[in-house]
Amino acid sequence: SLAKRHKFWETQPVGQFKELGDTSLPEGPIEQPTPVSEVKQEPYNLPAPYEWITCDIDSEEVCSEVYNLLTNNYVEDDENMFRFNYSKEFLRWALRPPGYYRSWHIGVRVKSSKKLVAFITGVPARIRVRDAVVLMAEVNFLCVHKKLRSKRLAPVMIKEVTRRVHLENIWQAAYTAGVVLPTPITTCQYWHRSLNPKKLIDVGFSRLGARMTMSRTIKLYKLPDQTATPGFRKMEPHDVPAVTRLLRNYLKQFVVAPDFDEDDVEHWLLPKEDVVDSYLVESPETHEITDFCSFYTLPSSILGSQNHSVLKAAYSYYNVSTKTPLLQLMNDALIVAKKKDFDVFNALDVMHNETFLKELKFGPGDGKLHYYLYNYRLKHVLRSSELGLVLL
Ligand SMILES: CCCCCCCCCCCCCC(=O)CSCCNC(=O)CCNC(=O)[C@H](O)C(C)(C)COP(=O)(O)OP(=O)(O)OC[C@H]1O[C@@H](n2cnc3c(N)ncnc32)[C@H](O)[C@@H]1OP(=O)(O)O
Ligand SMILES: CN(C)Cc1n[nH]c2ccc(-c3ccc(F)cc3OCCn3ccnc3)cc12
Repeated sequence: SLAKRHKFWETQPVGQFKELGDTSLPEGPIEQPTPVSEVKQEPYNLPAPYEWITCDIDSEEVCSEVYNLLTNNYVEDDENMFRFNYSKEFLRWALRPPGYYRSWHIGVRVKSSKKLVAFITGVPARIRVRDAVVLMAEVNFLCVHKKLRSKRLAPVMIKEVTRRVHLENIWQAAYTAGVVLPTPITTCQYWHRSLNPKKLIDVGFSRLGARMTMSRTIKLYKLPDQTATPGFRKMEPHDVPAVTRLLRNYLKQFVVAPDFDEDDVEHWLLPKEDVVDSYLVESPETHEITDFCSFYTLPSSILGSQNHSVLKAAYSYYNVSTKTPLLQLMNDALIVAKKKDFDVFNALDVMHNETFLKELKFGPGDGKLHYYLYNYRLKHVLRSSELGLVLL
């Protein structure tokens, strides 16, 4: 990536590879805001056959079009065996947090057929970087139809979402990608914990270990039927204030983390069936909320298997341990995920996750997830354990 030219990214206010190691550059915004009145008022030009469309994700029809575009054209693993299959309910959850802007749900249609062929989104988020809480856009779901790749459409999508974010007087963004771009603030490894090893081996997600039989493998990953922690229960609406206090206090230790308030916690962390699950530990003696764990539901389509079409995956989200050892808390998360029929439990090596990954029998994934800030420079690349932010 050091030799590669980035004709678009070299024009953007992001850390540039040639600046790497130059600690004389100040930490913080790279470009200063301009008056909103000076922001380009009209959308960027698209190639002739295409037009912009603001996607109303509340509309069943539009949400289905977005779902179908992503289902057939979104992120695949490096071996093109799996493709993320975000559900419609998940998309509505991910795209309508407190304070969201419908204008940041941006589509490109073919003028004649009205077919949706590209998509990009932003949602507002308060992100703390060291001691500064910065209003940012979290940019996600960038997708160009497979038939329209390598036509430089992505830079136009990115410039358009940037323009619409600027119109709301927001000048920074956060995003992640499996590809290396100028310039990651950190790079995370992802890990997988088998819950249904037979299916994972069947579909080629995992391979039978050397000197391992299938029955020995099933036994290796077997989990208890019941959780171990006294007071471990599903989060409920009345828990929002306590979970907010617990999470805000815990996230203080990380260099980059969301600045969640109660409205954010209510949206992002209250259980939502087939979207997000969250559990907490309420001390049986004191009724204090001492620990929290959560995971979101993101299936992947299995692209080349006869027997199975969907891989049911749970992704570790935000976890807080103050009394229950994180190892025990996460083992309880695995137990409830298994009971909910997930095939695999995924986690990044962010926050304190690396303290439980190996011991709970997670295996390393075959790729990395790079984190980026737009128009905000950090003096040093972070360790993934300094990161307290999980993007969907
Ligand atoms: C202040 C507010 C700021 C808001 C904006 C903040 C920034 C937000 C940034 C977005 C964050 C999204 C986060 C997110 O959604 C999570 S990462 C998931 C991205 N989506 C996918 O991987 C889905 C499958 N792939 C595709 O749909 C296409 O391959 C895409 C659309 C990815 C690229 O379409 P294409 O047909 O394959 O390529 P061209 O159109 O010809 O364009 C090539 C240029 O695009 C650069 N590129 C490639 N992949 C990228 C990626 N994932 N991020 C950023 N840039 C990416 C590439 O480096 C090159 O630029 P360069 O020549 O300079 O190297
Ligand atoms: C974060 N969010 C922006 C989606 C996103 N974009 N690009 C990605 C690249 C990797 C991961 C990822 C993150 C955590 C994890 F445990 C496994 C992952 O990908 C496995 C490979 N894979 C890709 C599709 N199906 C399976 C997510 C993403």
